[in-house]
Amino acid sequence: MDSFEEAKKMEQERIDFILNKIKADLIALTEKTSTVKTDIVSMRKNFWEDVTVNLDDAVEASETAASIKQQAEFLSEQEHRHKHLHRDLNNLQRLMDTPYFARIDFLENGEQVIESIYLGIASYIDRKTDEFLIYDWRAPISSLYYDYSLGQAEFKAPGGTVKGELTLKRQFIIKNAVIKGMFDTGITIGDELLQEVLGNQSNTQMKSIVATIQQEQNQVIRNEKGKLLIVQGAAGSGKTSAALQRVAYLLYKYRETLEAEEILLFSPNLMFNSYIRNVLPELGEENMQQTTFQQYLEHFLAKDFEVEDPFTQMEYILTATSDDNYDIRRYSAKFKSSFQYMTLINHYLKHLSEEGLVFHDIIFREELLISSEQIKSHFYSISKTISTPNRIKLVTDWLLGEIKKIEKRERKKAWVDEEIQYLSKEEYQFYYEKLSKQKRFTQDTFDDYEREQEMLRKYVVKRHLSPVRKLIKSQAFLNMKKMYEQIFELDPKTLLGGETLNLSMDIWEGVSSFTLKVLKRDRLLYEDATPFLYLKEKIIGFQVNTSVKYVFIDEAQDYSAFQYAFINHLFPNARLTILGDMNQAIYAHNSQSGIDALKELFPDVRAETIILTKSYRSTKPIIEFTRELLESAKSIIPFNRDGIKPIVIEKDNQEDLLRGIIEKVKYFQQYKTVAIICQSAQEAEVVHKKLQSQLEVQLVDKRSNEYNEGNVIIPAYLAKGIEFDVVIIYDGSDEVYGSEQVKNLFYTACTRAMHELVIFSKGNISSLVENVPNHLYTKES
Ligand SMILES: Nc1ncnc2c1ncn2[C@@H]1O[C@H](COP(=O)(O)OP(=O)(O)OP(=O)(O)O)[C@@H](O)[C@H]1O
Repeated sequence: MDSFEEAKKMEQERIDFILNKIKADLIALTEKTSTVKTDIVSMRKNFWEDVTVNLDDAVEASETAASIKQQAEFLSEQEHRHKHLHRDLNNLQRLMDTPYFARIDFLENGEQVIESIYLGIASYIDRKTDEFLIYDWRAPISSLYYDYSLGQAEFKAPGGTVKGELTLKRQFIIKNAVIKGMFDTGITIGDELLQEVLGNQSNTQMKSIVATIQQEQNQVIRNEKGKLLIVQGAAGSGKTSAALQRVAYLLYKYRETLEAEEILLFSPNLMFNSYIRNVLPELGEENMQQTTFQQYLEHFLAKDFEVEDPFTQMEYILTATSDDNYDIRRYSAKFKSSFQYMTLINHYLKHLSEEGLVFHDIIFREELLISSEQIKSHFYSISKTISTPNRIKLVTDWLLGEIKKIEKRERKKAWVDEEIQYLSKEEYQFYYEKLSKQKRFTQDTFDDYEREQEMLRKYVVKRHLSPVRKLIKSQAFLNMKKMYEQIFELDPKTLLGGETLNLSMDIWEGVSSFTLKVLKRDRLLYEDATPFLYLKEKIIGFQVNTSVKYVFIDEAQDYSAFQYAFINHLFPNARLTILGDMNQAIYAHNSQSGIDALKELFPDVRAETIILTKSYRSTKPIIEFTRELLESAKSIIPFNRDGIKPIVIEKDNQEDLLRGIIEKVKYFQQYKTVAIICQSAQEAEVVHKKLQSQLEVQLVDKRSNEYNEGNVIIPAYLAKGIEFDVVIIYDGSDEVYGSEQVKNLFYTACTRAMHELVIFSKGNISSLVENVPNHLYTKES
């Protein structure tokens, strides 16, 4: 047996040794977990038996409350304990299958003995000797594996930097506790393992990458320098992967103080959420919260408006080219996402602090209670030195005071008598109970008819006025729609305070009348939704969520300056990690991406930027091809994984095109996922109709929330963030992908391919492909 085989045998013996220990621990832990679970079930069942309930007087009631609280706390402690035990149990089960994926040997300066460190998804300690048999990949010492080749190395431990020499770096592929592969490697993270991982077929669930995290990705994962981390990386460079492993890292590092629900990830669409949902559980962690920006918009605005989603906007831009408003709409989308529009709104806000706020009349039973003019003059009577949101708060208090006076007046009115007469049995019962309660505290006699009537009047008026109070408290007395409309009725030059408007006056007027028309129908275009919200929150004060500590934004190039400003206000305590790729900026506000505006938006914040230039998703021939599609993508470095060159097939008509596609899809059936990527949802629907009788194929639309195996037809903008074994571009002709506006969309679609890329075209292929050197692809007829 050679020395390598000898070493492998010893490693296997170590695994067997550890496995026995884990098995024993597993039995003990299962028992413990089950006992705690039984305790919790019994506590829940007997909750009320274990507390003494006595509400006879205030002292007894407060003792009862304390007793309930104590019991609830005890239960919650046990539940928390159970959660942790359950997690440990899961981790042990996982370690049974794959105890670790790497070993490093480290000789610390000044020490004589080389320490062998084994890295797995969780730490495992020998209970008898307290020796670390496995180190969690997130432990400080584990960073040696990701950051260094053999030779001098160091890591930051809690007590300071530890220096020494790395003398061995070994990787394992272990399945069912048996070594399937073992590589000793000199360079940072060996190619063999990465080759093996990347060569596998796609999965409908993204996988964790802890065994093969690359050095530059590790910088993203462990970065803790500032409040704002910006990651700009090529398609397939591992931005999403790095983000998810970073979440796992943070949950480990701050495990005493950070919970998964205090981390929030903004993702591009619902299907993406399903695609990534297994990564953290695979790493033994709970998932963070996931949302889309649209969900936030709807939460805040759907009560008053029909809010357009980004996909509908995108679809319009892609397909409605013959619509009369098309050009204006494009200008509208672009301008309203720009920094200048934010400046304009900020000026407008200043203007509103002096004049121009619009309010609704406050009406009750079809009678004017307080007119909008009265509210306005009250607002402007308050000193300008107080901020607008605080002035609005003062107005709110004043209005509530006025309502109190009105309430007293109303009680005497005839409608109240009528209401009392027509009270239903249930309502009467409801008031009766309330009155009885009052009787107890005031010692009054309930049979005093006059008093009963008076109380009933009071309650009836209060109940009827309650919606008015609610409206006032929620500041719905502000006419936000009108105030947003005013932006398009005022002179933009005045609003910009001298700054030159980036649109010609003609276009501005077109945009204005178009916007006003849409608003009239209570519709908010996607490009108006966030500016509207921004304006509103600046007037009434931002609603804040202080519990979120980390916010991650994936596909960050798709967010506008407004969206960043909004997110920043909404989560004042959060650190932001922003991951994007300008080459994949596909929305209407393309060139005015919020990423550019970020540093202006956060002038006081230290921002760290990390650039990821190496791309891992696709084979080398695919990356060499796709990087030629855009000038700005040329510097991307492909990971060296072999494959066949992309294929370009031009057809004269649609029948031939469809026939060709069917043939290819059938040819690629050994793969798990084959995507026919269309430019728009409109095109995808047509293609689906044509193909569904001849192929087993599923249509993906914006409502799809699962990523399934098999053949799919999908619009390019919904394929963002995900990947397929095979990508077939349905029609990459110049007619479809010829314009400047869709070149990023085409690039995004092509970069979804892991192993095979085929571009069909009805007629001449896009000039983007024409620009790629011929030797980088194969032309088939
Ligand atoms: N270090 C790594 N080890 C193994 N696989 C990796 C590594 N880095 C990236 N990958 C794989 O490369 C693919 C692309 O990664 P990911 O989706 O995270 O990239 P991305 O930068 O978010 O891509 P895009 O912007 O194109 O959506 C995934 O399959 C991922 O598992």
